[in-house]
Amino acid sequence: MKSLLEIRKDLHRIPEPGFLEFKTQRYILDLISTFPQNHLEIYTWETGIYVKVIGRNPSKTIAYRTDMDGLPIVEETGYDFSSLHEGMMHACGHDLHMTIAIGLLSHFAQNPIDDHLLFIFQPAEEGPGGALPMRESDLFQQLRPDIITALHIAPEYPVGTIAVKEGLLFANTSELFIDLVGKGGHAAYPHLSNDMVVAASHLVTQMQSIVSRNVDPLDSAVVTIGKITGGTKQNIIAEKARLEGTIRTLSPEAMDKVKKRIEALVEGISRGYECETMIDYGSNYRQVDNEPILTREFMEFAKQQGAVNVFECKEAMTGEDYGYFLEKIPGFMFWLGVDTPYGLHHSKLKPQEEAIGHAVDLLIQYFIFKGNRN
Ligand SMILES: CC(=O)N[C@@H](CCC[C@H](N)C(=O)O)C(=O)O
Repeated sequence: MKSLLEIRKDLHRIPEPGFLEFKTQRYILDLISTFPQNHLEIYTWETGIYVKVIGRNPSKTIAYRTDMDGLPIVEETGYDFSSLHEGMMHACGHDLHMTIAIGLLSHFAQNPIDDHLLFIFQPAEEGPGGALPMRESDLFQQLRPDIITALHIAPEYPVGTIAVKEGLLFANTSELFIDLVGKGGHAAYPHLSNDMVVAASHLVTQMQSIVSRNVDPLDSAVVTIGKITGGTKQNIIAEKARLEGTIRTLSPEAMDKVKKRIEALVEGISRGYECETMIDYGSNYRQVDNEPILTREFMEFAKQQGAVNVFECKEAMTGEDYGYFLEKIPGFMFWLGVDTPYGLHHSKLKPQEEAIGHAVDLLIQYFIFKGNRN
């Protein structure tokens, strides 16, 4: 087999959008086909993959889940293994998450433990969300693990750091798409038109008051508009505008409240600007809630194993559809430090690749600890 660093480079070159991870799926399946097959069961689901490593004397199944998709970002890392897919980049670490899964799988295909292990390669984490339909599939019911684990790279921590907490780790998320339709016209005759660039601009500004004025200061929420489109030319008044964003909260109740406020503001813009408005909440992710006992046990285990730096972190406003697996299966997610100055979703994100080895070594020991009976 190629080295894990080579595998990570190969995966980094081929980032694909959610549910279109065809090359990634093919690459991983080809790689797995070179592993000893006698303990493996391999299944595909959409562009995802399940690999079960049959245990020697199983009483339960322990899962590791990785996401697979890339992001629509023009890469600026300067890597000699930069993305070959124009306008797409692995800028959220999924190339590392997958490589770690392959490292673990390669080890356990040769050295099965007592319990079954299940490796879940899940598509579309960045959107529209592969975890929920995967979890609801018949195949998942058939393979259903008893414990589930996952990690996410953390640019801000030293390489190999394990940062985790019991309970809430990642926020509830909802995508947000708002379309505004007014009346286009000549730039010189604004009184005969109904300008959606102005309406959209006011709406973006008004929405800034939701977090500052409607959310309890002791709670937290985020309303980010990441993309605005509207109009066709500089001297034509825009008939249409579209805002695209995301909402983050620490509870489902706060999410409902923020959505109600957005709806009220959009309604106000609609009346005030005499335009049509449409709101679409796209895909919504459940918060990542770590099961306390397993999380604490993993933290203690990581410390005993001499992991570089193990500490309890705060919750983050990032989202993860892995929360849907944790809703039904006890388990946890943890942050893995990769020490790089640029954050997640940045075109210059360059995670330190030594983190891969730290994670593989620790998780091999953890799965042996959880899945062997003597
Ligand atoms: C870890 C991470 O960055 N996850 C994404 C999840 C995206 C959720 C959805 N598409 C949305 O934008 O609401 C994140 O942006 O936190």
